Amino acid sequence: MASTSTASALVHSPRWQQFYQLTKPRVVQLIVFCAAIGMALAVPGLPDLSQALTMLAAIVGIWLVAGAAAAFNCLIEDGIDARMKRTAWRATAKGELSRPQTLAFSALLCAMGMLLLGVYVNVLTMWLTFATFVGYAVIYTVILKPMTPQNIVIGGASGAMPPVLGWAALRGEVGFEAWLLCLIIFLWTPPHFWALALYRAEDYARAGLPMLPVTHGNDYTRLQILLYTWVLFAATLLPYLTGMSGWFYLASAVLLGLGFCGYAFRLWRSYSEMLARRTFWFSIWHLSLLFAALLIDHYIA
Ligand code: HEM
Ligand SMILES: CC(C)=CCC/C(C)=C/CC/C(C)=C/COP(=O)(O)OP(=O)(O)O
Repeated sequence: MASTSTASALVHSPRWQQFYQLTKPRVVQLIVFCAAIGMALAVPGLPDLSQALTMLAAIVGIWLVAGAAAAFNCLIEDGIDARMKRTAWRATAKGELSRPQTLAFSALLCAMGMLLLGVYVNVLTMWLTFATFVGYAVIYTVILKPMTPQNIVIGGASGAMPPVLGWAALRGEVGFEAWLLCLIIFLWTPPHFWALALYRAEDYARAGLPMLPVTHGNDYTRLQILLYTWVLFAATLLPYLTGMSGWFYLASAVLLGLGFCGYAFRLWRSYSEMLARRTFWFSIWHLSLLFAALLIDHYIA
């Protein structure tokens, strides 16, 4: 008995880490970053103390609910995750965390986040964040993902909500600027995900998920990535064209857009796994730096 528990102590990561990993920390960090930029852009100049406190509560609240949504996704997909190399290490896939434990964890995070948003931010942000939770955890994960290769296009709408949530937190309403940022993330999601799906196609086929490279093939997916990066490039110019942002943002958006389109073009012309991996990682830099540029531009204008 003693030797079994010693052996399992060597194999298992600490309990807190197993729970923490269910929240998909790195994805959620970028989601919260985009929400925080939405908050900063919603107020002219630097936030005052009361606005800064609202921002803090909103950041923690959105973080908690987004983490809850990610954990719920791991709960629903424990069987699928176990069949995919990329996700087989998750505690839910390995059976280290049971479904009731994961459900309780997700419900706790969601309830704490909702409470924080409802009490210290506003009711609109609380309900919009809950709708985003349902969009990802239920509509995308349960319904769309196993059903259609357009799963991430439609489901991407929930991943695109963070700037809207951020704006609502500070203003109590949602302006067109926030919807513009939402549109940018919405159009960014397909090339972001499909670049990864290209080199993970075997995983998805084994799991029986109808991702685009599995259902329509590698060539078609590369063409879609190319077309989406063009439309995304055009959409990223809108904050400048509508007077929301200035020259610094414009220069950044053009450079980042050329970079992303460049990767997509090279990938379309000839496929290699290395290039698909690089395109995926560039997508993350693209969105992170684009939103950082929006923030810098907001303060230097
Ligand atoms: C439906 C929409 C989306 C899908 C299907 C999707 C899918 C994925 C997948 C499968 C990964 C790989 C994770 C891994 O390495 O195991 C990933 C990574 C990542 N995604 Fe997304 N994503 C979506 C939306 C977003 C959004 C909205 C953001 C941020 C605003 C985001 C940020 C990231 C980041 C930062 C990573 C890297 C994680 C790491 O370092 O391990 N994704 N995404
Ligand atoms: C409340 C709020 C702001 C919610 C945000 C929702 C959210 C966490 C969106 C991120 C999208 C995401 C983690 C996709 C991963 O795809 P996947 O689930 O198909 O990836 P997997 O194969 O790694 O499980």
